[in-house]
Amino acid sequence: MNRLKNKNILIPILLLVFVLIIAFFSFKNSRPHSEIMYKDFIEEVQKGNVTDVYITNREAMEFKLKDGSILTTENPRSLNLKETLLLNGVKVHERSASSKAETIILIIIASSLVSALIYLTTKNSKSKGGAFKLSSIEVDAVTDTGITFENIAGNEEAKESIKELVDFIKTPEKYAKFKARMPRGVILYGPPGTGKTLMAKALATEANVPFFAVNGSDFVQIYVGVGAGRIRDLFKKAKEKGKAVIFIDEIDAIGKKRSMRADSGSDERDQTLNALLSEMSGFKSSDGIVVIAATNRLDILDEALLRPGRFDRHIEVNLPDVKDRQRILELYLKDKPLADDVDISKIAKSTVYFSGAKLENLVNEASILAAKENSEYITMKHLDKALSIVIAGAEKKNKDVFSETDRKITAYHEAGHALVAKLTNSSSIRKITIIPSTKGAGGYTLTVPKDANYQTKKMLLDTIKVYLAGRAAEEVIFGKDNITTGASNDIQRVTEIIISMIKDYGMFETSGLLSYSVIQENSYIDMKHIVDTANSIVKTLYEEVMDLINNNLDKLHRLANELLEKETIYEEEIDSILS
Ligand SMILES: Nc1ncnc2c1ncn2[C@@H]1O[C@H](COP(=O)(O)OP(=O)(O)OP(=O)(O)O)[C@@H](O)[C@H]1O
Ligand SMILES: [Zn+2]
Repeated sequence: MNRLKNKNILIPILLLVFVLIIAFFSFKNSRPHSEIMYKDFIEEVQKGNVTDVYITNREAMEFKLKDGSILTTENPRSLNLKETLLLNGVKVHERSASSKAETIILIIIASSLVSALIYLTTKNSKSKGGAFKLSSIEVDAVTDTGITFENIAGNEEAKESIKELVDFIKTPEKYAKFKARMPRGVILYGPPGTGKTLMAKALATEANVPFFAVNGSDFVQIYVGVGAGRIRDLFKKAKEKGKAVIFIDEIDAIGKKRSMRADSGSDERDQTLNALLSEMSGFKSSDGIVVIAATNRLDILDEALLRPGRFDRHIEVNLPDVKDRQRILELYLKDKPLADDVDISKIAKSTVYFSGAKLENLVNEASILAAKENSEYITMKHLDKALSIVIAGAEKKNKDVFSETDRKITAYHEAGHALVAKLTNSSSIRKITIIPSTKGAGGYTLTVPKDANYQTKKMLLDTIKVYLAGRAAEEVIFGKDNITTGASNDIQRVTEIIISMIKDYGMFETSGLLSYSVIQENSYIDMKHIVDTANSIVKTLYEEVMDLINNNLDKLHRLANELLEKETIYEEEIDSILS
């Protein structure tokens, strides 16, 4: 008894001491230094006024001037900043956010604190609302992110979808009057650095509401219930503000499909996900709260998240095509001194598969190069050199490197789909692109089947032909031995359609008017017959497609070349090429 009592007193005291020490350290670390613009910083570097730079992975970095004063500036987190500095005779200190000794002490303190807290919370777990709340989350509303739709170039389709929400947040009553069900949750999906965060920020700015930003991984905790508590906390804070935009980056951290998780039985994740779902159904459409989640992949998310009333609006944010890349480059070069020789469209053409973030980085590198040379303008030479730097950085990571051959294959493959779709007049094509999307590795052709209640046999056969046409175009142009894996999804769809036509729709004389699915349920049947039939039909169709393409080669070339040039082409352009 005596021992326990002692502990009870000891822990709060220890805790107090720890808190004081931590407070001391954080005060010490957060002592504010005055901040200057990055471009002024570079100027100082060039003038030789900067002696030391402390690079961390934080947003701001500190540097020391000749006179010993310490200032901070934006950390560009750029790959070659260190080299630039070294070349200018600056001492570069790389350190994690704080110095080693401080870090170690902090870790020791933090772990003792955590153990103490666990001890206390487990002790208090029965009595709700103990003095210590592990569950609160550090998130503050930002009232003005400073980002508007003006700051986002390209991606017009995604921008339009987001803009629709502005009015809804501003005047939810208007929609409530008609009992219109407006989205509570929107998922933005697409490759990294394509402006998903920017879109969410712009929405908050335009709707003039506070912006809450969290990361999915903030909610993944070792202790059961903590993640869920943090979710409730976040929504509570948002509701206190009235209207709000809540942005959850990397939603996959909490919302991944069960089957795809390493810890498939984790209660913690389920609780967190359930808390999110119930909070989302907890506010009314008229509250004017919109939750925007971002992910690089939509297909790995749990279906529970995507159901109506939850994240039921899905907006794709893609890598920019050549026109959009030009717009993004123009945006970032707008306020900089540019030499006359700078040809933005040329840079746009040579930055295939670059994300907006990478383009921004490219412009920044060029600015640094220009500044380093004390040049009056950014010239084409600076941009070319910056391009090699950024590409070299990407090659190191062994990603995003594009080859001309790949582009050409993709262009002909997609042109094949489009050509046959038009020639068979089976579906209309919204657009074709050779920019990879989250839907597939290569490009894609967005076809829309003609409206009809029933699919006729001819329609289905034509659809198969359109799917086969990608592969057929590859074969016609590059030869039998150079066909690629790019057709694997197409072949899957072809197989599904043809098998249903034989097994379920009774559309071929050789297989008759029987449902093989029903037969299969009741007895053993020989699948070989079905497969043989399917095979011979598809073979005939493929030959027809090859003929179709060979007879329209000029059109195929024209489509492919237009694609190589513009990367994305829309229906009207396709029609005018083919007419
Ligand atoms: N369309 C764009 N227009 C202007 N700038 C862009 C665009 N896309 C990306 N950027 C630049 O890239 C930076 C990163 O973009 P953002 O954080 O919005 O990407 P994201 O899609 O949220 O990426 P992630 O998936 O890595 O979180 C932006 O701060 C901006 O400088
Ligand atoms: Zn294809």
